[in-house]
Amino acid sequence: MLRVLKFIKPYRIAVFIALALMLTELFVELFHPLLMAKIIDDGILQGDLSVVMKWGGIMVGLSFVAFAAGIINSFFAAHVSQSFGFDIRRAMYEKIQSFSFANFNFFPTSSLITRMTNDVTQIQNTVFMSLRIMLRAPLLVIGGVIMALFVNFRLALFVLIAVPFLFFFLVWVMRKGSGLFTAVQQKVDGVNNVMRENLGGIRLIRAFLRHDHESKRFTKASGELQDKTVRALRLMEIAMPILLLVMNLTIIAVLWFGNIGVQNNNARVGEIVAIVNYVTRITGALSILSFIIMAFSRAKASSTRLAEVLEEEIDLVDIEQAKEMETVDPPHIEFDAVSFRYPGTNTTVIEDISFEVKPGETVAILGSTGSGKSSLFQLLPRLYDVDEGAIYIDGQDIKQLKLAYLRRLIGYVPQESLLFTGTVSDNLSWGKENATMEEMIEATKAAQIHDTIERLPKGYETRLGQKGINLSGGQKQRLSIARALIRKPKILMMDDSTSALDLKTEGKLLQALKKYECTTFIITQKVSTATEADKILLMDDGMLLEQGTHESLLKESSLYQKIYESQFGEEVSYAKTAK
Ligand SMILES: Nc1ncnc2c1ncn2[C@@H]1O[C@H](COP(=O)(O)OP(=O)(O)OP(=O)(O)O)[C@@H](O)[C@H]1O
Repeated sequence: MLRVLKFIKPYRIAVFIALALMLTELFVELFHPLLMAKIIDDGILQGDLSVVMKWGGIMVGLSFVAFAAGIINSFFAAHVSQSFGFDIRRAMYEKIQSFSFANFNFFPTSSLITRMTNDVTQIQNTVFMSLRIMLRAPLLVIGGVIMALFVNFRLALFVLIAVPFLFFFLVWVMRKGSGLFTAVQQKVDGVNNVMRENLGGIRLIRAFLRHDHESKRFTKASGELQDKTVRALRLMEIAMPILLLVMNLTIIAVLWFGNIGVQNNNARVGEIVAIVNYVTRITGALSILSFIIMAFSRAKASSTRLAEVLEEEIDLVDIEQAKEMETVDPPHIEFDAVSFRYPGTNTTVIEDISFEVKPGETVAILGSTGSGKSSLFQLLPRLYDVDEGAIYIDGQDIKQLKLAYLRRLIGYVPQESLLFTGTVSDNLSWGKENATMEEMIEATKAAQIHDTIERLPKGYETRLGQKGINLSGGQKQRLSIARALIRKPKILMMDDSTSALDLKTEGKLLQALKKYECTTFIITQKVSTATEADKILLMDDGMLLEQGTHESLLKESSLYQKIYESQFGEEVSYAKTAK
């Protein structure tokens, strides 16, 4: 918990003021029964109205002071807890942004979302409550016992026995509760996960009539959350009746022995009223304490989950002497005996691959599904690090380069075109901040999407995604190509990004790309796309089987001939004889 509570440090002055105000409230609360005893014993029982008026007036005055202190305390408590929550969320966000994909493997997306929202809220609420009432409750208990002893030592002995017993009982409850609440937060992750998948795949669910199946999955996750929460709360709920039972027995004992005391002249009526009043206040404070203990058990579980993210070691960072280079021209790229396994797995998905790409060349990577094409792609922007071998840009090992510099060189078009909620121009300027209209149009014209955008209701200002227009698969692909081109990248990487385009549009696109001065990598399943490239890499099962130009492969590679034949049928024999 301390690991997370350090975020409160910048607000220590506000914390101090809040605590001082809380102590003012506490002071008034502790003095009230004492004043009451004085009014009863010296005023009412003696028939002296002036005593009643005097001490009654002081009581009312102090109540106003406590009231004002309470309101100002709430203000500071809210300020501190909200600012504290804001800072933790920001720190979590920054940390998650720096995660490598290996780090992401340990934290499912839904769990990260729960931690950023639900867990932070738990701690935020606990901080608010701490500043408002937490210290007040235990201090009221301790102060109440001391004051009761001061009023009538003998009668207060019952309180002195009951309170420590209840205190240790509540500590035991907290210990047990903490483990249960960790399980509750895990179940919240589970519900979030099902809901995320469900909303993301809603079209698929309807098309496959999987509503009942999904509904069962949701009911199961939600039921597990209910079950764990009920178990945790049950523990908390037994605490309250036990607390009330013990305190009521204490009150009965005080009244019983107080009565005997009054008859023997060992106690006064006002003292008994004051002690009963203290016991009632202590009971209230203890019940608040059990509530706080519940909140603390939750906050403890949540803070551990936050600390896990904040303290996660990032395994893909700049080395100490990481460099930037002068890159004016498209770079020369070399893969040298590269092998790679996904973190936490034993299967080699890229095995001993070597090839070179000259500056400005276009390379097509062709291979069956699952052959490792996308995995190979992710190694160049260092989304993952190679396990063996090295990748060089203009002769420089990419591990020696600053990550930010390396990634700035690259325009990446992923296999699934992901657009963000916002306008078309928002999505384009996501590739290059402050891009001008001319730059946008240049990129969209090259990506063959300009005319389509012009035809949208509000052109470049049309909203996409939720509450906006949904583009077709091919339109999305072209827009995400434009988003990469707008950066004027030195290295362009397209992961099967033309799969949804018809041959004519694709041809125009590939032609337009030639104007861009960059070294280009294109993953494709289509031979027609590969023929446009300067070099073709043929991959299978993580290995590079062949490499060469379209002509040389058609002549020498039986595998390439087979792929060519499967896509172009009879034309292959023509192609062979033509050579
Ligand atoms: N994040 C991951 N963790 C573990 N294994 C993975 C991961 N992503 C892919 N793989 C495995 O790596 C292998 C290569 O996958 P990859 O996505 O690189 O193939 P691909 O050639 O791009 O396929 P496709 O043409 O279908 O996109 C597959 O066996 C796949 O199961």
